[in-house]
Amino acid sequence: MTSTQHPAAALTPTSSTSGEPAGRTGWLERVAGPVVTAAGLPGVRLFDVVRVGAEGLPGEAIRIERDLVTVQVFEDTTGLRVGDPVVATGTPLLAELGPGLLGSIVDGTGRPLELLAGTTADGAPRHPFVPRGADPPHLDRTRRWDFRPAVRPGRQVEPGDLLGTVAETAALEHRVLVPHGISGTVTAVHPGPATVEEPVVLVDDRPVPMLRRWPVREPRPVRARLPLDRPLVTGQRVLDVLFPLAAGGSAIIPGGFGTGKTMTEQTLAKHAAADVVVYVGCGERGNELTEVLQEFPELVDPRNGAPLMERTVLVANTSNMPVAAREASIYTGMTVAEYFRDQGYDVALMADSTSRWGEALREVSTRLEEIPAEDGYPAYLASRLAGFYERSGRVVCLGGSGGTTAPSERLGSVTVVGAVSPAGGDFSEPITQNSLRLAGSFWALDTTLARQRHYPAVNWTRSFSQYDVAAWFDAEVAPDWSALRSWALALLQQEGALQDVVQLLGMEALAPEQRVVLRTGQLLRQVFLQQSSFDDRDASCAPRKSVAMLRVLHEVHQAMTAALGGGVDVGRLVTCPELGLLAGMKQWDADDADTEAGVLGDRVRRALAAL
Ligand SMILES: Nc1ncnc2c1ncn2[C@@H]1O[C@H](COP(=O)(O)OP(=O)(O)OP(=O)(O)O)[C@@H](O)[C@H]1O
Repeated sequence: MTSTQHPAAALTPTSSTSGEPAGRTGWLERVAGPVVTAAGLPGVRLFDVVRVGAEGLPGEAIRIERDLVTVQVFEDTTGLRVGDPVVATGTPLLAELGPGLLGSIVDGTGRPLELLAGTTADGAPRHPFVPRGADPPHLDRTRRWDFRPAVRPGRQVEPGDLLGTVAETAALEHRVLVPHGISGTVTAVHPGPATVEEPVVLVDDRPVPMLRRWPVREPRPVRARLPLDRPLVTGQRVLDVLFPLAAGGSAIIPGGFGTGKTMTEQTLAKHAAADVVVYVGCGERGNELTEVLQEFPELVDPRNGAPLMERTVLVANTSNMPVAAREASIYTGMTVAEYFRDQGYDVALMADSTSRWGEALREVSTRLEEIPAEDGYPAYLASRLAGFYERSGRVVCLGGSGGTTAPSERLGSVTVVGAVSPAGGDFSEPITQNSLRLAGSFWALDTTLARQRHYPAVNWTRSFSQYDVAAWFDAEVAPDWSALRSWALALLQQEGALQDVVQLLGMEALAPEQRVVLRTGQLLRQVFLQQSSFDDRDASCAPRKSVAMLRVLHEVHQAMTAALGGGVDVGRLVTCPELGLLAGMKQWDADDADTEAGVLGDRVRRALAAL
C-alpha cells in the first residue's frame, strides 16, 4: 500500500470532542498486543495521540522510524487488522482541566468512567467501564457554574492571574486563572452561570472560557520552586514524628502483599493536611480497582463530614484497558494535581501502585524489542520515575491575585506518595531501588509487623526521611519536638538491639536498666507507633497530641530510671499497673492533650515513685 490516504479514511472520526484536530490518515502495518505499527503518517511527533482502527481506539506514538510509527494503544486491540485506518490527531495526550474535576472518576487518559452499579449475572462486581473507542468530553459541557469575577475591565493580566472563582464544592473554591500564552487587558467580564466552554472574560477581546487543556507529559510552569522546609502533616504518628514528609516532597511506601499500602494511602488521603487529593489507582486486577472505586465515594471527609470525593479526583485504569493506559494515568493524575497546585492549593497525589506502572513500561518495552536492563525493565525506567517524582514540589505559582487588590504571591504544592509492591517483598528490585533514590521519605512496610497486626506496619529501622522539617515542628508545635523525636528514635534502636540479645541469651542476660529500656520500647511501639485506621478517635493524630504523648512516655522512662536508681526492683517497675493507663492516651482529644498529659504523667510518676 503506497498511497498516503487509506480507503477506509471515511470510517474515521473527523473531529474529536476533546479538541484534537482531525489529521492525516494512515494504516496499520502490524499489531502486537497493545503495541501496533502504522504507516502513512508523515509529520507525526513522538507522543502525539493517534486513533487506531474503525473504532478510533486512542493511542500514543512512542517510536518513529522512517515512515513507520509505533503506537501504544490505550485500549484492548482485539479485532484490529493490518490495513485498518490510523488517524493522527496532531496533538499530544491532553488533560481537560476546569470546574467539574473534583469528585470525578476518570480513566488513565482522563475520560470519565461510567460506573455500572451492581453485579454481573455470576455475582461478581461489575468493572468500571468506558465504551470501546469512546471519546467523550472529560468535563461536563452542559453543567453551568456560577462564575464570580475577580477582575474588572481595564485590568492588565498575565498568565496565572486570578480571573474569578467558582464554588465548585463546599470543600473547595475553584480558581479560574489566566491561561498560559494569554496576556493583555481585560475587555469584558461575564459574571454568573456559564458552561466550561462559554467565555467568562475577554482579554484583548479574546474569549477566555473556564476550560483548559494541558499536555499531560509536560510539567506545568511555575514562577519559582521553594525549599521543602515544612511538613505535610499526615496525622500518622510514626510518619509525622519519626519519618516526616515535606509539603511538596515525595514518599514511597514499599511493602509486600497485604502489608497495608492501600490502607495507608487511603488513610493519608483522608487525614493528610492537603486541600485536594488526586488518587491514581494502577490496580492489576479489575476487582482490586473496583474495591477502591466503591470505597472511595463512601469515605467521609473528617474536616466537614461531607464526602471526601468533594476534594478528590480519582484516576483509575479500567479492567478493559491494557497496560499502556497505566503509563498515561500517572501523568494525567500529575497534571490534575499541578492544575490545583497552580490555584494555590496543597495537593496530595497518591499513586497505588507505581510498580504496576513500571510493569507497564516493561511490557511495552518488551514489545518494542528494546534491550532490557535490570530485571527486564527498560534502561529508561530510572529517568521515567525521576520525571514523575520531580514534578512534586512546593512552588510560587505563576501570576498574582489579579483582583482589585495588589497581586500577592500564591503558593501551592504537590506532594507525591507512591506505593511500591515489590514481588515477594524484596526491596532490592529495580522499582523500589530507583524510587528510593528519588523520594525523600521511605516508609518501609514490614510483613512481620503486619502479621503481628502492628499497624501502620512501618518498620522504624528501615524507614527514613531526608526532610529537615524539625525546625518547623519546634517553632509551630512544641519546642521539645526534635529532642523528643531523637530520644524516641534512639530508644527504639536500643530496644531493637536488646531484643536480639534476649532472643539469643534470654531476659536474664539483661541489666536492670536495659529491662527498663525494653519496657519503654514496648510502650513506644504499642502506645505511640501503633495507630488503627479503624479507631475513629485515633485514626488521625494532630501533632500537638503526638508530642504530648511522647512527652509522657519520656517522663515515664525517666521516672522508671530514677526509681531504679533509688533501689526499686526492676520486676516491680516494669509491671507497675499504672503503665497500663498509657494506652488511654490514644483516645485523647488533641485540644486537651496538654492538660491530659500533665495529669496522666503525674499519676504514673507518683505510682512509680511509691513502689
Ligand atoms: N493503619 C491500619 N490500621 C488498621 N488496619 C490496617 C492498617 N493498615 C493495614 N491494615 C490492615 O491490613 C489489611 C491489608 O491492607 P491493604 O489492603 O492496604 O494491604 P496492601 O499492602 O495494599 O495489599 P496488596 O498487596 O493486596 O495490595 C487491611 O485490610 C487492614 O485490615
